[in-house]
Amino acid sequence: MAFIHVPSKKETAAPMGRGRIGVLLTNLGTPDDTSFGAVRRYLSEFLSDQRVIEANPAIWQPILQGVVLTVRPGRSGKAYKRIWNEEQNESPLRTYTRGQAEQLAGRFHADGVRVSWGMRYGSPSVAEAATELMRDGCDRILFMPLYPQYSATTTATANDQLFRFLMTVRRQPAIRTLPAFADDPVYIRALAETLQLSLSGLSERPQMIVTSFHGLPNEYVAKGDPYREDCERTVMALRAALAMSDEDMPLTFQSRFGPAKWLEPYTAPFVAGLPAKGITRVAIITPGFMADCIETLDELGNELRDEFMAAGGEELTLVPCLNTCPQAIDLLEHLARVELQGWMEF
Ligand SMILES: C=CC1=C(C)c2cc3[nH]c(cc4nc(cc5[nH]c(cc1n2)c(C)c5CCC(=O)O)C(CCC(=O)O)=C4C)c(C)c3C=C
Ligand SMILES: [Fe+2]
Ligand SMILES: [Fe+2]
Repeated sequence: MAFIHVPSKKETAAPMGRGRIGVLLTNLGTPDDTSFGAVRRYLSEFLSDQRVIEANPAIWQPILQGVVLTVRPGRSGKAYKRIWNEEQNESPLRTYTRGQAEQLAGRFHADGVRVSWGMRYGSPSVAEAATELMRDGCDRILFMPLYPQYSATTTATANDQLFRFLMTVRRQPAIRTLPAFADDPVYIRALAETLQLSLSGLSERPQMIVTSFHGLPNEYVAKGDPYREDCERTVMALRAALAMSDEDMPLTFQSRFGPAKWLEPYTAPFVAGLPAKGITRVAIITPGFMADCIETLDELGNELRDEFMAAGGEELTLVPCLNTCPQAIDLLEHLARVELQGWMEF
């Protein structure tokens, strides 16, 4: 079940109308800690979203609440423990998303634009972040789901969550939502620069740079989700920026969930099969993730690395996501300023 904090109409209505602009960054969300209960709560909210699992809830909910949420939270909890940010006692996705918001706020300080952040699932919620902006006098909000490639399972459900909250509000702010930015030149340049920086520290250049995007059921694409096309646009633009071929920089999809067919080729068997073809030094870049998370740090950085080495691999370099690097903040500022045109003059 999705629980969102719903402020009373009085709470949100009072300070509006001061003509401020707010920017609200959002990403997927993450458990509050690595315990079975916290991971179960997070997965239950996430996997009950009908944008994510389209199966009939009358059939899916007994499976989810029965088998899936009995087995998966323990396994995922162990994976979260391996990548946990112990210093701040939170998951990396939360650390990086907050960092992105704080640094973006610095870029907009002189313009008087407020920046906040909230998660689609878990905390802080999108409703809490929007409430904070509205209390601060923002009557225009730019909502930025941090997904470079559009999918109904990510971008659309984030937008749904904001508008669901606004259904409870008497005096709504004006809203703009950030479109996907799969081949935005500033995004592609940020990816190319972080890749080159990561490779510059290696004694030998990898024989192949594998791109790995989060997967999606084939059925969703067949029904009209443009996600695969968006991933292809990103990879084509990145290859062009780096003068690389599709053999040097293949496109793969990771993180399959459940028994259905998902977008192919699947990253893990593809990469684990490379040493048998004489490719023992690879780098993996994950352009679909704006911040490192369990899917990049553990699934690729731990699990796939072990598989690759066991199959005869010599070196696997996992290129960090954009996270809070200067190029990431330049990108967020660029995307926001484009969308804010007409609301503020530059
Ligand atoms: C049907 C299931 C799933 C779909 C569809 C899906 C799409 C999708 N997800 C992301 C980004 C992230 N997913 C993350 C974690 C994650 N995703 C699924 C399932 C689906 N995702 C699960 C079950 C999990 C939890 C991981 C686990 O339990 O092992 C994350 C990381 C969150 C974190 O806390 O670190 C991200 C980010 C995209 C871009 C996407 C659409 C294509
Ligand atoms: Fe742009
Ligand atoms: Fe996912």
